[in-house]
Amino acid sequence: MSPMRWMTEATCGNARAGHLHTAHGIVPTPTFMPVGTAGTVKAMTMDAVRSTGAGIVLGNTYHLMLRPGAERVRKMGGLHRMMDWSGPILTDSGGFQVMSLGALRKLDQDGVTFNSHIDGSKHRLTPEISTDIQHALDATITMCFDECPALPATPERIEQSMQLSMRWAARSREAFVPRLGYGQFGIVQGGTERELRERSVRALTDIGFEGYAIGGLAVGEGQELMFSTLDYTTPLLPGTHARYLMGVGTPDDLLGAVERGVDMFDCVMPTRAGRTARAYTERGTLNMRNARHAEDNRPISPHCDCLACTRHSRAYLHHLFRNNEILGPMLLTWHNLAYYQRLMRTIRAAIVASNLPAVAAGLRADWAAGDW
Ligand SMILES: Nc1ccc2nc(N)nc(O)c2c1
Ligand SMILES: [Zn+2]
Repeated sequence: MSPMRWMTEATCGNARAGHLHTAHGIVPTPTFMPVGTAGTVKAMTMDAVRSTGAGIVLGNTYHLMLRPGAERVRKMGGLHRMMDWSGPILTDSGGFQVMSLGALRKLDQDGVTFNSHIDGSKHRLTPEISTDIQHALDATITMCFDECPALPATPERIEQSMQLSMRWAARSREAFVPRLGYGQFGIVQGGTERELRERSVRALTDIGFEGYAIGGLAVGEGQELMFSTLDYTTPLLPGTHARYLMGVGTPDDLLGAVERGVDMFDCVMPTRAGRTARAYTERGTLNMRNARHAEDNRPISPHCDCLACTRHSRAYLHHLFRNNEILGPMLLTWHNLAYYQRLMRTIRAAIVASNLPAVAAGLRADWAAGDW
């Protein structure tokens, strides 16, 4: 097996269907990665995650280095063994989480010093430290250590941040230990500034990675700006490598980003919504706490094969959330992840059948049609 590679199966417009070949298995793309931040997909057993059809999950260096710590993960047999997940795992590199968690942090040219949001203890991340931790976690896909500027930010601040991230990308690549079936992804930065995005892509492709992520989006810029940034960024990336849009998104975001050439996604929306009584369906979202569900014996979705939809009713989910029963978030997280995976399979099949425009129009019409 060569180092990790992505192989095209079909294209439809700018959309691509393919397979990501890794040391931990082959993943059909486009693919949605359930977020398993601290070595668990919240409220889900990994059997439940497998039953949804997920192919790859995401973990976070920031959270795992703080608790339980890379050494304890190693003593538990590594992240795959600890989580009971034999498929590929992609780990984010930590810089974004330090910024987004608002942890007390000091950024310098060499890295970031921060206080843990858990116990206030002091820690440091650099491209080398982050890459070493991801190696210790046995991550299948290692992400470069980058800096994602908080918005709003001036073009000058975004340029300085992008340049720093590109220097850190080179150091991350230097620290990466190549292994058959493993890979490292560069992260394109540059905000919504076309010239900065172009320079960032060139810097990363000059270094060379097994895949390329588009970072610095889904940070409050809005869907229109996100899509317009993708319109000119994804075509610049090598067509032979996987493209991963970080932190995205709603079902409508996923469809629009696949249409613009993106292959991989991660987002906390389906799992966070599952814990806050919000159900994703083919007809939009439902608030299961709403009284209108109290005596509705229909499943959340008639198209879903998850436990919530095959064994229970909307009325039962309503009851569980109204009573703050733990089973509520469990069943609804399961349902939401099952919906996201079904959506990705529907989109993928449409690309293979060269039928994405018609299927996309149908998906958008159904989302707009409202509940059954
Ligand atoms: N929206 C996001 C989500 C996760 C990210 N992770 C990294 N490392 N960098 C970014 O720019 C991200 C953006
Ligand atoms: Zn369901």
